[in-house]
Amino acid sequence: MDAIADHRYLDGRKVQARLLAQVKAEVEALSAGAPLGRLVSISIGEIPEIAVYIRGQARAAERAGLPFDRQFWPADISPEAAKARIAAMNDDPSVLGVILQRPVPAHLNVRSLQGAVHPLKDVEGMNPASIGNIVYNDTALAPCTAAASVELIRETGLPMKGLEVVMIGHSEIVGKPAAFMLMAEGATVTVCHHMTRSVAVHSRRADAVLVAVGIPGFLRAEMVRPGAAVIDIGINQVTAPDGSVRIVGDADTEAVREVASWVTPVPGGVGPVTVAKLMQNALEAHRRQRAAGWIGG
Ligand SMILES: NC(=O)C1=CN([C@@H]2O[C@H](COP(=O)(O)OP(=O)(O)OC[C@H]3O[C@@H](n4cnc5c(N)ncnc54)[C@H](OP(=O)(O)O)[C@@H]3O)[C@@H](O)[C@H]2O)C=CC1
Ligand SMILES: Nc1nc(=O)c2c([nH]1)NC[C@@H]1CN(c3ccc(C(=O)N[C@@H](CCC(=O)O)C(=O)O)cc3)C=[N+]21
Repeated sequence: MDAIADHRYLDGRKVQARLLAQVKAEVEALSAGAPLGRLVSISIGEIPEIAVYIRGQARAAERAGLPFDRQFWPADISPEAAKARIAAMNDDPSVLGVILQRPVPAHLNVRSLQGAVHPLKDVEGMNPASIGNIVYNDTALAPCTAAASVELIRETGLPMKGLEVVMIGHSEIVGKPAAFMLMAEGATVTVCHHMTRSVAVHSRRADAVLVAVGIPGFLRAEMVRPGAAVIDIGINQVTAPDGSVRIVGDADTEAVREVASWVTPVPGGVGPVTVAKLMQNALEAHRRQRAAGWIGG
């Protein structure tokens, strides 16, 4: 099995640093005219799990040279009040983009709130209009996690055209958009979900396996073809018997890296690249807002 001795972790932090440096250079060039607006992160109620994500976003925004504004709205805010605040941000030229952190409290409809963010300020690519554009291969404002997964496959150097890809999980924010984006790149995409009779039958054929199910250790080594690339999108908090909390992905990483040629670690894989994609999207949103005459310059 010498051919598979090439075990490489795909370093998401390295990819993040490269992408953020590109964004920073463009932000500096653009802000010579007028400074860019700020990114607003909205958290509704107490959601301890997303603190890490917001911290990552704030740090990445700083590295990209973009102002970042963390807002915490009360858990009992009414849908009308929340939408009114979002509408005010749509009209505010000093707001570059709006990030609505999920999940939101049960009395609010996340789709309805996300739909209230104007497509030109939808830096997460979650508005139905942004998602719809992906069907037309217009992927410039794509959901960040799906875009990050595609970026990490590209990082392997595997040719995208004709690549056999198996996407495990078909959520609106990850699996479905990733499948469309990979089709746009010329890959042959199989999508698996909880009713797939045997995920392993599909995943064992794949040149690249992407897994986003939210189950630690779901992707085992025997489900992976020797030499394949594994993109582990899962971010799960697990508590050890001693009470310590760790973040793990959806793959049994240690075992999978014995058969795969590339594995993204968790942490340090898809997560950091997701945050970098958010900053790329912010830059793209700025360009579109200018082109639409929303802001000067
Ligand atoms: N790195 C990042 O930036 C991000 C990471 N994540 C992480 O990715 C993971 C998935 O998130 P998300 O997509 O939002 O999750 P969802 O819970 O929305 O979706 C999970 C998907 O997995 C499928 N699934 C569940 N069980 C099985 C099974 N036994 N076999 C095959 N498919 C199964 C579900 O299928 P069905 O609907 O048919 O039940 C569903 O499509 C989580 O760990 C999450 O934390 C999420 C977003 C961003
Ligand atoms: N149902 C659901 N579950 C999610 O988990 C979820 C979601 N929806 N919506 C979108 C965001 C995006 N998101 C990220 C989490 C961590 C990093 C990240 O950067 N993590 C670091 C960890 C940094 C650290 O540990 O300090 C890493 O993976 O290396 C990025 C992105 C999750 N999301």
